[in-house]
Amino acid sequence: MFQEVTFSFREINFSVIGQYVDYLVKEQGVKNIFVNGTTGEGLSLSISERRRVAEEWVTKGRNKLDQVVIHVGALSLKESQELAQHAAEIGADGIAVIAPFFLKPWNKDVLINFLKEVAAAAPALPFYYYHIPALTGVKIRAEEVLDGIQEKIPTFQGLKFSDTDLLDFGQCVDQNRQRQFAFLFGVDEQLLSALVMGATGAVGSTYNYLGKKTNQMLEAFERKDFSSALNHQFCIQRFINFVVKLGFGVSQTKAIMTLVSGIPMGPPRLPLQKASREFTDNAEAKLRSLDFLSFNDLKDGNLEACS
Ligand SMILES: CC(=O)N[C@H](C=O)[C@@H](O)[C@H](O)[C@H](O)CO
Ligand SMILES: CC(=O)C(=O)O
Repeated sequence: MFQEVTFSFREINFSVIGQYVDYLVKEQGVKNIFVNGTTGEGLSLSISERRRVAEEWVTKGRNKLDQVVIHVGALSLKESQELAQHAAEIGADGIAVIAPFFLKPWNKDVLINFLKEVAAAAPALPFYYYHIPALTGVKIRAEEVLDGIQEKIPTFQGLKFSDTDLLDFGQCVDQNRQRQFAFLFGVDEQLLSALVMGATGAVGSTYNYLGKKTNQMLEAFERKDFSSALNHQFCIQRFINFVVKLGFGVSQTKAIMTLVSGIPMGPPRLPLQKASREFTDNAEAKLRSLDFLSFNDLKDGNLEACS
C-alpha cells in the first residue's frame, strides 16, 4: 500500500487500510490478518512505519477482524523487541518472527535464543515462528526448531510454515500432536496437501484475492468432499502456475490486489519494481477466464471456468 510520491521514493498510504479491512471481510471472507510480513514488505519499512501500519490494522480491524498478528522480525534484536512490545501495547493478537537473515543463527539453539528474547518482550502475546527459508537463507528445519520450544518460549503458539518441504511440515505436526499448536501453511498452491498433513490454518499472499475461493476449498475439505477440494486446489494452481511463468513475486501480488479489490495498493518500494503493464493485463485475462473476476463475458462455453 504505497502512494507514489516521487520517482524514487514511495510513502505508505495509511488511509486505505480501513477500506481494505472491509473488503477482505466482506468480499473475501478473510478475518485474520498477518501484518508486515513478506507481502506487506515489512522488512523494507522503517520501524516507525511498521508501528503505524500495525496500529492502523489493529484499530481499523476492531470488532471486524478475529485476529491481527504482527510480524516483528528484524535483524536487530533490539528493534524486534521494540516492535513486540509495541504490538502488545496496541492490543494485537499475536506476534511472529522470522530468523535473522544477515548475520545468521547457525544452529537451532542459537535461533531459539534469538526468538526467546523477542518473545520475552511481549510476555502476554502468543508467539509464532515464521519459517521461510527461501527468503531468509536460514535452513534449520522447522521440526528441529519446534523440538522442546515450549520450555524455552512459554508463549509459543505456532508455526507459519512457508516452504514446500512436506516431510518437515508433517513432522512438525506429528511430533507435537499433544500440544495445541497452530500449524499455518504458507504455500498457497499446495495448501490442500498441507491440510492432509494436519495444517490448522493458512497465511498467504493469494488470500488477498483468492480468499473466497480458498474458503470454498477449506469447506469442501471439512466436509470430506475431497474431490471438490481438489478441484478448487487445481483451479488455484492454474492461476498460480500461469503467473509464476510470467515472473511472480510481491510486486506482482500488489498489482493483482489492486486489480481485484479496486483499492489502490500503489507500487512496491525499492528494491522491488512495479509489475509491468503486460503482466497485469495477462493476469487479468487469466483471472477472468478462470472466473475469479466477475463480469465475465467469456462465461458461455468457457471450459476453464472454475466456479
Ligand atoms: C514467498 C511468499 O511470498 N510466500 C507467500 C507466503 O508466505 C505465499 O503466499 C506465496 O506468495 C504463494 O504461495 C504463491 O507462490
Ligand atoms: C504471505 C505471507 O505469508 C506474508 O506476507 O508474510
